[in-house]
Amino acid sequence: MRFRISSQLNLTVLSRIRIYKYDVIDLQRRLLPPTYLALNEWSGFLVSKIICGLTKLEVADIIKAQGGKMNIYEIEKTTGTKEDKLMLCKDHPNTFRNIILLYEEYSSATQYLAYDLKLQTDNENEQVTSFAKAHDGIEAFEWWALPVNKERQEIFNKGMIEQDSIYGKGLHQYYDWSQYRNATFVDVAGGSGGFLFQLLTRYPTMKGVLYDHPSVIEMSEKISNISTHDHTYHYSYKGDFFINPLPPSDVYFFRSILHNWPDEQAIKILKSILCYPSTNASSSYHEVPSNFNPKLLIAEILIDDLPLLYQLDTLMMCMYNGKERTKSEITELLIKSGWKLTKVTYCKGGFSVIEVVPL
Ligand SMILES: C[S@@+](CC[C@H](N)C(=O)[O-])C[C@H]1O[C@@H](n2cnc3c(N)ncnc32)[C@H](O)[C@@H]1O
Repeated sequence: MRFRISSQLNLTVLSRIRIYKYDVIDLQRRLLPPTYLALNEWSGFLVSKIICGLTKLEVADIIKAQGGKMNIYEIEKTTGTKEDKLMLCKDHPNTFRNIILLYEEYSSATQYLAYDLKLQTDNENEQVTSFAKAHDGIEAFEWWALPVNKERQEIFNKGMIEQDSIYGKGLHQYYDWSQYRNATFVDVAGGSGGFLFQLLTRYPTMKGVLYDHPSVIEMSEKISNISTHDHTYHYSYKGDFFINPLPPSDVYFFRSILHNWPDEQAIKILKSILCYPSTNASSSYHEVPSNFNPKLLIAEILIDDLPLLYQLDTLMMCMYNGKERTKSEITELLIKSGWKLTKVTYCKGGFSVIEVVPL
């Protein structure tokens, strides 16, 4: 049965529905035999493989080209597949086919899951991730930056833009971005600028800065269909936040960044903002001047809101030694980095916007 839920439904009702949804899942878990549940969860990797395979075969596009009217036997004949249909067309405004295609990187990283689980408990100083173990010792972001992996990096960058399709447009709708309409706004590790571009289109007086690795910035014009020299962008900034100081700004924005890093590195990144860059653009950090009072906005999915986030948590562990965090874990990280949490806004769909100021 399908229910039509009004987009006007208030947030209290929505949070109740979320709670009941997890109760139903919990009930299912209690009623079904444990062997069935274990087998069902275990075979989850097959579902990902099938979905990824169908996306590669462009099954959704084939169905669409036929006017969306193909029965299962026609699909089977045209594509040579025997699986069910899938609505994942390349040109769909809410497509997330690139995230699905990332299955290759994600599944190769989980190859060393057992090693990684041990790493978390036995040897916390060991930095090599499960992903690096599967890729000749090269960490994920470095691996994507290799010229030979340009195609894979494009898939990753497009996939990050597709986060809006997965989590809905809640982040855009349920947070008041207009308060920054006249501010300088650095999207730290903003990928190909998909989020920033939409923000600047809504608020053209905002001075947007896109900061990311050089190879990602170079790809951004192609992927986001925009020019970084457009009036919408103030400028783009190529760098590594562990080495190159972030440009001075009123607001720093991090979306889906902290979960890519273990606590130690996450603290380094957060601390780096409070070190003002030198005027001659050298790579050395300077003490923050007393009048520097930036605001930090962190968009993450909190485990408090989505208790079933364990798949993503496991994935972050295997890919980057990262993790999904609760609100109190993020609060603790912030205090250790010289910041103080002031407000959290839950945006329907998944993301929360955490507002932070210097301690
Ligand atoms: C999970 S993606 C998030 C992208 C974007 N914030 C978004 O939500 O669409 C992580 C981003 O961090 C960038 N990144 C990773 N390590 C970095 C570093 N050392 N310095 C700057 N950017 C980095 C990657 O290139 C990538 O674009």
